[in-house]
Amino acid sequence: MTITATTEYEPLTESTAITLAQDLKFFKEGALLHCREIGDGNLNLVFHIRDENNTGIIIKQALPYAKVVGESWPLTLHRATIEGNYLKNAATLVPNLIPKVYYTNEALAITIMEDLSHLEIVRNGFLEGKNFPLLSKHIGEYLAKTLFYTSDFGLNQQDKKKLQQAFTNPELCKITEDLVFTDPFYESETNDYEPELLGSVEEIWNDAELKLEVAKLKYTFLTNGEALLHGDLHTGSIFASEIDTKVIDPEFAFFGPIGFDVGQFFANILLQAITRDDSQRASIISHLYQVWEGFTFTFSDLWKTESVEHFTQTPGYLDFFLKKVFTDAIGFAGCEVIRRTIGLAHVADLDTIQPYKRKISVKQQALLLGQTLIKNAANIRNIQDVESLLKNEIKGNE
Ligand SMILES: Nc1ncnc2c1ncn2[C@@H]1O[C@H](COP(=O)(O)OP(=O)(O)O)[C@@H](O)[C@H]1O
Ligand SMILES: CSC[C@H]1O[C@H](OP(=O)(O)O)[C@H](O)[C@@H]1O
Repeated sequence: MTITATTEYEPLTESTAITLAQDLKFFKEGALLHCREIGDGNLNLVFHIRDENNTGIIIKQALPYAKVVGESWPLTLHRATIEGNYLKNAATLVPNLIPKVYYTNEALAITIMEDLSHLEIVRNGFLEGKNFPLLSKHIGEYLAKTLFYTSDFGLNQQDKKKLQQAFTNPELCKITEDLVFTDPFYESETNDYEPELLGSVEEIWNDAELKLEVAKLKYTFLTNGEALLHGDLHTGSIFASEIDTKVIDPEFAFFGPIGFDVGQFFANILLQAITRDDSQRASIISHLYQVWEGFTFTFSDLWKTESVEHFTQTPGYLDFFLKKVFTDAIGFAGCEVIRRTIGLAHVADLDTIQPYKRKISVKQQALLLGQTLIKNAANIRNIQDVESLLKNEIKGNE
C-alpha cells in the first residue's frame, strides 16, 4: 500500500517515507532520493530523506508503542501532535533554537522538520571531547524564554489555562513519574543495573530520608503547573555546533515545574562531568555556570520588563522565585542522575565507560551524587556549591 498524506496511520518504511515526501512535494519531481531510518531514541522512528545535492528533510513518526520495549508497551500517538504543537509555539519564542517545522499530520503521527544533520547531538560531541562554547548560553536563553512566556508571569491568565489544556500529556507524564520519580527508588522490573551495583542500589531503596525528598519532588512534578516544559531536556535532545544550538524532541511537553527542565539539563551535564578526571572537569562544569547565569539573566529581565502579574514588582519576589527554581532543579537533577544510572533508560556517558571496573566505580559515584543532590537540595545555594560537592565528595575518575 502506498502511504499518502490522507492515508490512515501505519508505520512508515524507508520506501513509503520517500513516497510521502514526494506526495507532499518536498523535492523536485524526478529527484533521486535516499532515505535512512536514523532513530536512536527510545520511542520513535526518524527518517532522513535527502536528494542528490544532500538537501534533506526529517520525518519523525510516533509508533503506537514505546520502541525501546516493543508492542507490549502501548503508547499514545498523540505525542507526535504534542511535539509538533510545542515546536510551533516555541517558534514564536525562540525561533533560532529549534528546528523549523514544515508539516504535521495528526493521523499519521508525523512531524516533518528541518534537517539538522550538519550539527551534532551534544551527548555524542561531549563523548568525543568537544565542548560547544555557546551551548549553555543558548540553553539558558531557551529555558528563560520558553518558560517565562508560558508561565503566569508572561502569559495572560485565560490564555495560560487554555494552553495548559492543549498540553495535557498524561501518558508521557506517567512515563516520567514512573521512570524518573518512582521505579529507581524501589525494586522494580524496569530497573536495569550491573550486579556489582546491588549494594549501592539497596542503600537507595532503604534510605527513608532520601525517599521522603523524592516523594516531595514527585509531588511537585505532579501538581506544579508553572509553565510549558520541554519535559525531556537532556543532552541527547540537543543538536549543536561551535555557533548553533537546536533543541529537539519535546514530546514529553506539559505544564510542570520550571525547575524540571533546568534540572534535566544540569543532570546531564553532571553525568558527563563525573566520567572525567578532576583536572578535565572545568570545561564541562562551566556549562552549569553559564546555563544558570543565562537563565537567570534573561528570566529576570523578562520578569522586570514584560510581566503581566502585578506582584512581580514586589521586592523580594523574583529572588524568592529563582531560589525555588534552583532548589527544585537540584532535586530533580539528583533524580535524573539516579534514574540514568540504574533505571530503564541509560546514557552513553556512563554505559560506554571502559574498562568495566571503572564503569562500575563511576556509576557508584553517580548514585552518590544523585543522593547528595536530593538530600541537600535545600542547602545547595548556587553552582559553586555543586562544584564543591563534586570536588570534595565525588571522587575524580582516572
Ligand atoms: N531534525 C533532525 N535533524 C537531523 N537528525 C535528527 C533530527 N531529529 C532527530 N534526529 C535524529 O534522530 C535521533 C532520534 O530523534 P529523537 O527526536 O530524539 O527521537 P526519540 O523521540 O525517539 O528519542 C536523534 O538522536 C538524531 O540523531
Ligand atoms: C520508555 S521511554 C524512556 C525514556 O526515553 C525518553 O528519552 P528519549 O525520547 O530521548 O529517547 C525519556 O527520557 C524517557 O524517560
